[in-house]
Amino acid sequence: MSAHLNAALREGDNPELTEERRKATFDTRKLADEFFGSHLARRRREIAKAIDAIPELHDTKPLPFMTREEKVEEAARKVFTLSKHITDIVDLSNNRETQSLNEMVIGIEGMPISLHFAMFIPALQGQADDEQKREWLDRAIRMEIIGTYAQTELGHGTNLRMLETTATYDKQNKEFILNSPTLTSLKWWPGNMGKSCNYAIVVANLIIDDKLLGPHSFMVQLRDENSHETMPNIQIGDIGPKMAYNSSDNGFLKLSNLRIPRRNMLMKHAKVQEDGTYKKPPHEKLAYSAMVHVRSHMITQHAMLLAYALSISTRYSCIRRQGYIDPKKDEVKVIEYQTQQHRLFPHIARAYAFAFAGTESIRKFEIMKRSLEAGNIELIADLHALTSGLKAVVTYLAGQGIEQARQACGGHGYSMASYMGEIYGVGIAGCTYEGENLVMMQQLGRYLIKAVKSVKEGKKPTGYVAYLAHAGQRHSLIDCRPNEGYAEHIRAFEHIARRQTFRAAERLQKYENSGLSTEQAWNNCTVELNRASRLHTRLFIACNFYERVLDVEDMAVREVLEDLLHLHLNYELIDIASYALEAKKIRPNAVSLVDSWEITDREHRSVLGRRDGHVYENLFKWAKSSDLNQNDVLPSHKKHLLPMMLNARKQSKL
Ligand SMILES: CC(C)(COP(=O)(O)OP(=O)(O)OC[C@H]1O[C@@H](n2cnc3c(N)ncnc32)[C@H](O)[C@@H]1OP(=O)(O)O)[C@@H](O)C(=O)NCCC(=O)NCCSC(=O)/C=C/CCCCCCCCCCCCC(=O)O
Ligand SMILES: Cc1cc2nc3c(=O)[nH]c(=O)nc-3n(C[C@H](O)[C@H](O)[C@H](O)COP(=O)(O)OP(=O)(O)OC[C@H]3O[C@@H](n4cnc5c(N)ncnc54)[C@H](O)[C@@H]3O)c2cc1C
Repeated sequence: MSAHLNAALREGDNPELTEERRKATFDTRKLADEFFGSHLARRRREIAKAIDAIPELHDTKPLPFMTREEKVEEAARKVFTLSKHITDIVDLSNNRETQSLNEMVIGIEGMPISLHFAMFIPALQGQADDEQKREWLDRAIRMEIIGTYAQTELGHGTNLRMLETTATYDKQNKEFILNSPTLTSLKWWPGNMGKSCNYAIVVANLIIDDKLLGPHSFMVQLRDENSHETMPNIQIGDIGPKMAYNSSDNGFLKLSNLRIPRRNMLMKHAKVQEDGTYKKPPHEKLAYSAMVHVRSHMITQHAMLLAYALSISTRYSCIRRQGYIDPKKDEVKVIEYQTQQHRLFPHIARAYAFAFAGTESIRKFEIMKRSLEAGNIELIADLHALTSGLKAVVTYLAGQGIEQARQACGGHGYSMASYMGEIYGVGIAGCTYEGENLVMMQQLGRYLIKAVKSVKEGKKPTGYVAYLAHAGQRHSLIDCRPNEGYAEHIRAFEHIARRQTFRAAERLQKYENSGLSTEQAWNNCTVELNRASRLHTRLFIACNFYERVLDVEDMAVREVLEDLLHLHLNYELIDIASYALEAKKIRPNAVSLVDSWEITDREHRSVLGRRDGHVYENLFKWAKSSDLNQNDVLPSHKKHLLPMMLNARKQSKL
C-alpha cells in the first residue's frame, strides 16, 4: 500500500510511528469501516471533530489527578454542557453514536446518566404499557427526569427470586406498599442512584393476598423534582469508592412503607387489576428484558475497552526501545521481540472478533424485540442463551487482554499516565454486573443440555446448536491439520465443543441416575457445564468472525482480516500463543491495525498511547502536573516525617 493512503500519517509525529504506518498494507479508514460499520465509523470522525471545536467539552485536567468529588462534578458539568450541544452532534435515536460521544467527552469512568440510558429507558421501553410510556418514557427521553435500575440488594444480586424488597398490594387504596424489611434488603449498587437520579425502576417481590408472585418492576420517585431532596419514606446515599467507575455514584436505597399508585407497576406484560386480580406475563422472564438489553450491548463495549488497551500498548511498543536482538546493532523497539508479539497480537485478533460478535448480538436483540412486539416469544430463550455466554466469555477474555496490554508497557503501564488501571477496572466490572459470569455460563449450560436431549431424541436442533447433531469426528484432534483451511478449523472447533457438551450431559445424567436430586446433580457438573458453555461461545465468536471476513469486499482489508482470523483460530484452537508464522505476518501492520480503531487522544486519555507517539516528553509534563508537585515539601511531610527524621537525627547525636 502506498503510504499516502494511510489516513493516520501526520506531519510532526514521532518518526518511530511514522515508519510503522508506512508499512501498512491496507487503508486504515476502510478497516475502521469494517470494525464499526461504515456509518458509525464516519459518524465517530464527525463527532470527534465537533468535540474538538467546543473547548467546554474538553477535560479540565487528567481524570486520574482528580478526587472522587471532582470526578463526579466534572462528569456532571460535561453532561450539562453536552445537553446544550448534543442534538447538533448526534442522532439521539442512535445508541452507538450517543455512546461514542459520551465516551469521547466524559470517558469510561461513569457519569450521572449512564443507567438512565443503559437500563432505565430500555426497561420502560420493554415493560411499560402505552399509557405509562406516555407518562414517563417521553419525559425520560427529554431528560426531564433521570432514572436508574434498582434491582440488586445488599444480600442478593444473583438469586432474583430471593429479593427481599416487597411490593404488597393494598386493594382498599389501590396502592402498592414498598418495603425494605431487613438490612440485607437494602438496594445496593444501582448506578447513579446515590446522588444523581430522581426516579428508579425498583425490582421488588410482588405480594397480593399474602401470595408471593415473584420479582416485578415498579416506578419509584426518589427525589423531589424541584429541590432534589429525598422523598419521604426513603433513605438513599452513595456506596463509596470502587475499584473503578468512580465518576459514578452507585447507591443504596431503603424503602419504609412507601405507598405508590397501582399504575406505578410496569404493566406491559404482567398486570394487577384494581381488585387485585393478577395476570401473568406471556413469558415468565419478560421482566428481565433490560438486563438482556445491556448484555447484548456489552460485547461491543468490551471489544472497545480491549481496543483502547491494545492501541496504547501497540503504539508504545513501537516507541519503546530496550535491549538488543543483534548486539552489534541499536537497541530494538520492544515490538520486535517474539514474546511481545505473542503477548499482544492474539488479543488484537480477539478485539476484532469480539466487535463482530457484538454487532451480531445487537442485531439479534433488535430482531427479538421486533418479533416480541408482534407477539412472538420464541426467540427469547435463544437470545438469553447467546447473550449470557457472550457476556461472560467476552468480559473475561477482554480483562485478560487488557492486563496483558498493561504488562506489555512495563513499568510505565502501571502509572495512571497509561490509563490502563482504569480501563482494566472498568473492563473487569463487566465480569460481575449484569449477572456474575460463572452464573451466566450456567444459564447457557441449561440451554445446551436441552439441545443435547433433543439430539438424543432424534431431533435436529437448529441455529447456533445445530452442530451438536452433526456426526462427531472419530479421530482425535492430533490428526486435524489447521493449515487445511478455515472450514477445517471450524470443524475442529465444533468437534471440541460438541465433545465437551456431550461429556457434561452424560455426567449430569449419571448423577441423576445415581439418585441425586436434580439440583445436586447439576451442582456436581457445573465445572464441566461451564467448560462446555465457554467452548460453545468461543465457537460462536470464531464462526461469526469467519463469516464476517468472507463478506469483506476490499481485498487489502480482507487479507489483513484473514491474517487475524488465521491467528485467532489457531490461538483459540491450540490455546497457546500464536505460531511464529502468524506473528511475522501481523508485525508490519501492527500499528495500522490499532490505528484503524480511530481512537482519538481525547478518548484514550493515555500518555503512552498518544497517536503522535511523543511519549517521553509528555510523561514528564504529566508528572509535573501532579497535585503532590505543587509544593516542594508536602505539608504532611512537615507534620510527620520531617519531625520523625529530625528527632532520629537528634537521638543519634546524643
Ligand atoms: C438467570 C438468573 C441467574 C436465574 O434466574 P431464575 O429466576 O432463578 O431462573 P432459573 O430457574 O435459573 O431459570 C428459569 C428459566 O428462565 C430462563 N431465564 C432466566 N433469565 C432469563 C432471561 N433474562 N431471559 C429469558 N429467559 C431467562 C432460564 O434460562 C430458565 O429457562 P429454562 O427453564 O431452562 O427453559 C437470574 O436470576 C439473573 O439474571 N441473575 C443475574 C442478576 C443480574 O444480572 N443483575 C443485573 C442487575 S443490573 C446491573 O448489574 C447493572 C449494571 C450496570 C450496567 C452499566 C452499563 C454499562 C454500559 C453497557 C452498554 C450498554 C449500552 C446501552 C446503550 C443504550 O442503549 O443507550
Ligand atoms: C460496577 C457495578 C455496577 C452495578 N450496577 C448495578 C445497577 O445499576 N443496578 C443493579 O441492580 N445492580 C448493579 N450491580 C450489581 C450487580 O448486578 C451484581 O453485583 C451482580 O449481578 C452479581 O451479583 P452478586 O453481587 O449477588 O454476586 P454473588 O451472587 O454474591 O456472587 C458471589 C460468588 O458466588 C457465586 N455464585 C452465586 N450464585 C451462584 C450459583 N447459583 N451457582 C454457582 N455460583 C454462584 C458467583 O459465581 C460468585 O463467584 C452493579 C455491580 C457492579 C460491580
